[in-house]
Amino acid sequence: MANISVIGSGGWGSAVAIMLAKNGHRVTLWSYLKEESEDLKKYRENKPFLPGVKFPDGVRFTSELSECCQDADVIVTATPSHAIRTTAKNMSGFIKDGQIIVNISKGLEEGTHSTLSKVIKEEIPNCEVVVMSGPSHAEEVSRDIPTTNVVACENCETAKIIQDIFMNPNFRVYTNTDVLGVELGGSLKNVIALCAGIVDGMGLGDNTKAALMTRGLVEMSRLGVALGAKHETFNGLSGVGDLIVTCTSMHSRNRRAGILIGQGKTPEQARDEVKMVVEGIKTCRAAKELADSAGVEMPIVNEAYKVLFEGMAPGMALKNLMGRDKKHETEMDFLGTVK
Ligand SMILES: NC(=O)c1ccc[n+]([C@@H]2O[C@H](COP(=O)([O-])OP(=O)(O)OC[C@H]3O[C@@H](n4cnc5c(N)ncnc54)[C@H](O)[C@@H]3O)[C@@H](O)[C@H]2O)c1
Ligand SMILES: O=P(O)(O)OC[C@H](O)CO
Repeated sequence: MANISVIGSGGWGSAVAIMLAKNGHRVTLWSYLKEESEDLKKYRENKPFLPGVKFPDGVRFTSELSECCQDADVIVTATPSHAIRTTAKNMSGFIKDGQIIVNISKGLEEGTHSTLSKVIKEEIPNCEVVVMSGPSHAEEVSRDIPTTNVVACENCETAKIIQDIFMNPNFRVYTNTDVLGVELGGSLKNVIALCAGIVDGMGLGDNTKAALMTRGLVEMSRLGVALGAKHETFNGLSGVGDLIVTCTSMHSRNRRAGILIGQGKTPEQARDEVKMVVEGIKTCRAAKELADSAGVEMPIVNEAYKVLFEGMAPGMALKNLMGRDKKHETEMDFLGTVK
């Protein structure tokens, strides 16, 4: 049994706290807002994000970071991506040498385009970072619906420690050492999920969505390989696995925001209506800027960028994608990835 602190009490942090407590660990769940923490304590339920699911006895609640860090064997970070740097900075003074931090948030930092493990490492140089990603909606994990994820760390022995802590008969965990590939897959799929929602909101068909997902995966892999990730990682749980769940599930915040945009709402209106964190919007900007500077072709991401940030109508973006030059399906670029 381990002492585990989960930093961030949105839907995902809460679901993972519930699961880890059911696995037999002592869990402390940290909330950004004191009121949020008090409500969790009072109702033993996360009413806004996971209504109807009770926290087991093994979970305690706090809004004090110091008490979360000091006695924890493992710390799990689950804030929205935009809050990871500040949260890590605030944690840094309480972290012991070699402390394992498992990041389960998905996204890229705005401006720097850094992966979240890199951001954590920059703020807490004495810790060891593991990332967990894959197809896992909080609504299902909190209700013990069978799920598989992957934990990635350059040190496979550390990944195995986390695999043992998280695994249970309904949550199967694989290990991987391609940290960059796992993080990029989990982040970039949110952009394609937004587009899949737009396709649904426009009332287009299953053919359209299958095309978007397939070619979207090609773009994700192409950027990933150009940045140093392994191509095969994108064919795994954190790549195609998460892409499938996010593009098809009504639980997906990114897809739900996309549906509203496809129905004619602005990205701001869509984000406000979904209420929960929609990571794909910011990640789209980061992906476009990364692709531009690496000279990588990402036509879907480019069109999504125009819709999200330049006011282009989704119908025009679709027309642009369908009207591109003729291609051979498995055309390779200089890195051997499919164009
Ligand atoms: N929800 C899921 O099913 C799921 C699954 C896997 C990964 N994720 C990822 O986990 C991360 C968190 O998503 P979520 O769905 O739990 O979010 P959420 O929308 O359910 O909750 C957002 C939480 O962030 C808190 N918050 C707001 N501003 C903050 C700040 N500045 N600092 C710290 N906390 C702040 C809010 O108080 C709230 O508790 C995202 O990166 C998301 O992509 C979510
Ligand atoms: O609800 P979304 O779109 O933020 O996706 C959540 C998870 O990343 C799914 O694995």
